[in-house]
Amino acid sequence: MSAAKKSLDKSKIKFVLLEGVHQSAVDTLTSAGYTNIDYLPSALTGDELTERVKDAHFIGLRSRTQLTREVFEKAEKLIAVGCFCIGTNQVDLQAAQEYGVAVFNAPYSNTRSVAELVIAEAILLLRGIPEKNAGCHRGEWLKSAAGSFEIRGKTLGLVGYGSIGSQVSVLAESLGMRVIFCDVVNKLPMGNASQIPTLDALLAKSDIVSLHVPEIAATKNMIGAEQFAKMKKGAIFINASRGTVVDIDALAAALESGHLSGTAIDVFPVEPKSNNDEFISPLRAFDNAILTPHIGGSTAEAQENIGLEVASKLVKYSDNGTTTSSVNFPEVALPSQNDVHRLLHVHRNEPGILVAINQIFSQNNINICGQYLQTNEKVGYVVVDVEAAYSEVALEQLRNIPGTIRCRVLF
Ligand SMILES: NC(=O)C1=CN([C@@H]2O[C@H](COP(=O)(O)OP(=O)(O)OC[C@H]3O[C@@H](n4cnc5c(N)ncnc54)[C@H](O)[C@@H]3O)[C@@H](O)[C@H]2O)C=CC1
Ligand SMILES: O=C(O)CCC(=O)C(=O)O
Repeated sequence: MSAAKKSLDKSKIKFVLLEGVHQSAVDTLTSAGYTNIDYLPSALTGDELTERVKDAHFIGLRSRTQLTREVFEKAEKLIAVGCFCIGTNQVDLQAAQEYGVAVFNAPYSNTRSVAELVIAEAILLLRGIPEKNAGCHRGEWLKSAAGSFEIRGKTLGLVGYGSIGSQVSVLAESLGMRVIFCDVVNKLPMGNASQIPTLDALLAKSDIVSLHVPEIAATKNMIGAEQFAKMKKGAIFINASRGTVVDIDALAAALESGHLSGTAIDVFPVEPKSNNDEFISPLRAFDNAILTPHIGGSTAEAQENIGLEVASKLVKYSDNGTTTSSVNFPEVALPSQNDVHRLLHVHRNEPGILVAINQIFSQNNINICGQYLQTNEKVGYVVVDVEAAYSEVALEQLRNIPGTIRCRVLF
């Protein structure tokens, strides 16, 4: 058998794109020669999901589809996952790594969209617009300046000062706000913002608190009854990060008692699986709650950029093996191939595997044209360029090394 039969024909490489990712993703894939694209406008769950992805080489998704260990177990051909968003909490990254599946995301493309929404909500809530708007829709006329404030001069407390938090900070200062923030990492403040040592201190000082932290164990329910009680009376609370960060019942209680004057929530502990499912939340009862269906990053600009960015990362990994900016995989930036065959070996990071890899080349007298290695705690990724004639024998033997997770060849 010739080595040429070992590398997959591009038309056989299957992409399953879920959740209506932007057309720019499809265009990027097709212009790179990938035409086997199964495109779905919504998320899938359970058996429907596993059935759909069981022969997929690449999966693209947004925030709804849950890629659990079971999905990785069943999707035996899977090479990589593209999260067409910032958050990657919907993917079991540990399981992906164990199955040798690289996961990519778009860490910056929707940052600005979220930041703009937060600022807009802060202005609307300070003016009491949500309840006045709801009143008008019911035929009421709530003309009053009571409880209505300018944003200028107010203190914005940002919890999490990463890409989004710092972008909100810049916009807020341009409107004349004072910005304070807390973060688990010491951050360089933008403009005149200042870092506050504790969450409690931030809660006590802020007129508006906005969350911009990831969903991780440490942020689960980080804002509950105790934290709401520490906020100023009449303060505003905004969450466009992840639903699990906030105890929604406690938030409802803080609105009910009048301790908070308003809230804007874009993300919920449980979100409907599709646009056809009912949205259930105790917050529906409050006119002073702006409730949005997880659309912080849903703008034409952001979605187009995300489609392009994530699809390009998948193409690059598929075509050339580059893993730069993967969220769970050793990062290797590879040159183009130039007449060599490229062997990509993903293995458990255990002693002896590198020796075993190199023995294959020395024992078979195979000249190595280029070699690249990167490891993380759990996984090693070795890329070896060899002359075309030798890749078949090397591939077979590399696959047999104990500890190998997956191995493929590119040419
Ligand atoms: N509503 C939506 O449509 C969108 C929501 N998001 C969510 O926003 C989150 C934040 O996004 P980015 O700013 O891009 O992430 P980022 O990773 O750039 O920033 C997160 C910041 O939170 C800090 N942090 C982590 N744990 C913390 C804690 N316990 N207390 C205080 N700070 C803590 C980190 O050190 C980091 O500076 C994402 O993880 C995602 O879940 C992102 C995009 C769109
Ligand atoms: O657009 C989406 O589906 C999710 C956006 C989001 O939450 C993210 O980028 O983390």
